[in-house]
Amino acid sequence: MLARECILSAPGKVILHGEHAVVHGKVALAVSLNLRTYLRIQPGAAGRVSINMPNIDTFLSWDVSSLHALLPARRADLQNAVEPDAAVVLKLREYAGLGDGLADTRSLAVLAFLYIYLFVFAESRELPSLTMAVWSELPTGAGLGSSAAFSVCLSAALLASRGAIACPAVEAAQTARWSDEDLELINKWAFQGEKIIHGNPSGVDNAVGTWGGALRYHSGKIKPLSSTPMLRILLTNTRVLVAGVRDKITKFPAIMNPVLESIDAISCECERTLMEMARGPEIQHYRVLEELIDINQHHLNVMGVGHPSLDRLCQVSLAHGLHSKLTGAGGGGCGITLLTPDTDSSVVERSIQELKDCGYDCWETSIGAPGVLHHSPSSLTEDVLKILNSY
Ligand SMILES: Nc1ncnc2c1ncn2[C@@H]1O[C@H](COP(=O)(O)OP(=O)(O)O)[C@@H](O)[C@H]1O
Ligand SMILES: C[C@@](O)(CCOP(=O)(O)O)CC(=O)O
Ligand SMILES: [Mg+2]
Repeated sequence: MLARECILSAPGKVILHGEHAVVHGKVALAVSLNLRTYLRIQPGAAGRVSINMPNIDTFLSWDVSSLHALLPARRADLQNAVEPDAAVVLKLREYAGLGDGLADTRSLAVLAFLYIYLFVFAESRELPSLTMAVWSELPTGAGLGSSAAFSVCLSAALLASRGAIACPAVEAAQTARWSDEDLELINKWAFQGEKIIHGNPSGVDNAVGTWGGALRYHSGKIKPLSSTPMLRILLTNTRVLVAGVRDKITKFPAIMNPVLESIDAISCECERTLMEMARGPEIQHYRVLEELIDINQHHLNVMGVGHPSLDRLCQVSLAHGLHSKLTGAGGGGCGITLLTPDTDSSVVERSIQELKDCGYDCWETSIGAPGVLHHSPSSLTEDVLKILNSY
C-alpha cells in the first residue's frame, strides 16, 4: 500500500446550462476548464496521516491508531462506493473537532478526506501512513467546481494508494489518463466526496472533473459531446462569495417545476444547436446560443439564485452586445459570457476592462481540458511543484 508518491490533477468546470435544474433530474451541459486542482500523496511518517490544504488554510495531522477507531463496523464494498450517512458524518465531525459549523464549508474538505480515506481502506482494515498536499488554481466557492475537482483528486489518490486502481505509467514531463473502468470507480468515490461537501449534488461536477471535455449530464447518465465546436468564453468572477444559496424550488414546487422544464428544454436546444454547428457553424447559431443564455439567466433569477453582482455583469456585457449568465451555484461567484466570431477584439478588451473596473476578475478562458490525470513531477509548472513539495 502506498509504495511511492503519486501526483495527480483534475479540472474545474463551467456549466453552460442546467445548474440547479440538474439536481432535480433535468439535463445539464457542462465543460471542463483549464484551471486545475493538484494533489500529491506520499508515504508519511510512520503512524501519521497529514493533510495540507493551503487554499483553505487547513493543515492537520492524526495518529493512524486513533483513526482505526473510526473504521466502519461493516466491511465496505470498494467497487460500489458507500453513501455517507448523517451518523457517520457526525462521528467524523466529532473526531476532527469540527463541531456543528455547517456554514464553514472549509471543514467539509476535512470530512470528505476522512470519509474517503476510511471507507476506501475499510475492506482491508489496514490504514496507511501518508502525507497529502492539495493546491488549486480554482477559486473555492465561486461556482467553478473546486469541490468536485478536489473530490476527484482525493478519490483517485486514495484508490491508487489502496491499489484499487493502478497509477498509469508516465514518461518524464508527461501526463497519463486512467482507463475507462478506473475512471468509473474514481467518479463513484468522488461523488461521495461531493455528497459530503454539497449534501445533495447532481454528480455533474465530479463527472466533468473525472472525464473532462464537454458532456451532457442527465440523472447520472453521462454523454460526451465530442463534436462540440470550440466556443470562446469570457469567465468573470464577481468575487462575491457564494453563501448557501437557497433556491425556491422546494418552497414553491408547483411554480418552479415549469421553470425547471424550460431549463431542460434550453439545455436540449443548446445541445441540438451545438450538434448543428459541428456540421458547419453559422452566425445564426450563435444568435440562438445568445438567446438561450438570456432566457436561462432570467430563469435563474426567478429561481432566486441570482445576485446584483451578476445582474451588473449581464448589463455591462450587454452594453457591448455580449450575452452572459451565471454559472454554478449562483448567488455571486462566476458568470460566463459568450464570444462570437463577429465579436471584435476591441469589444472583448473593452468589456474585460469594464468588468475589471467593477472589481471583478475577468479573463478569456479555454474549455475542454482533460479530466483527471496522473503527472510526472516534471510535467508540473515550477510554481505548482514548489507548493506541493513544500509539505
Ligand atoms: N483546493 C482545495 N483544498 C481544500 N478544499 C477544497 C479545495 N477546493 C475546494 N475545496 C472544498 O470545496 C469547498 C468549495 O466547494 P463549493 O462550495 O461547492 O464551491 P465550488 O465547487 O463552486 O468551488 C471548499 O470550502 C472546500 O471544502
Ligand atoms: C448548483 C449545481 O447545479 C452546481 C453547483 O456547482 P458549484 O459547486 O457551485 O461549482 C449543483 C449540482 O449540480 O450539484
Ligand atoms: Mg462545488
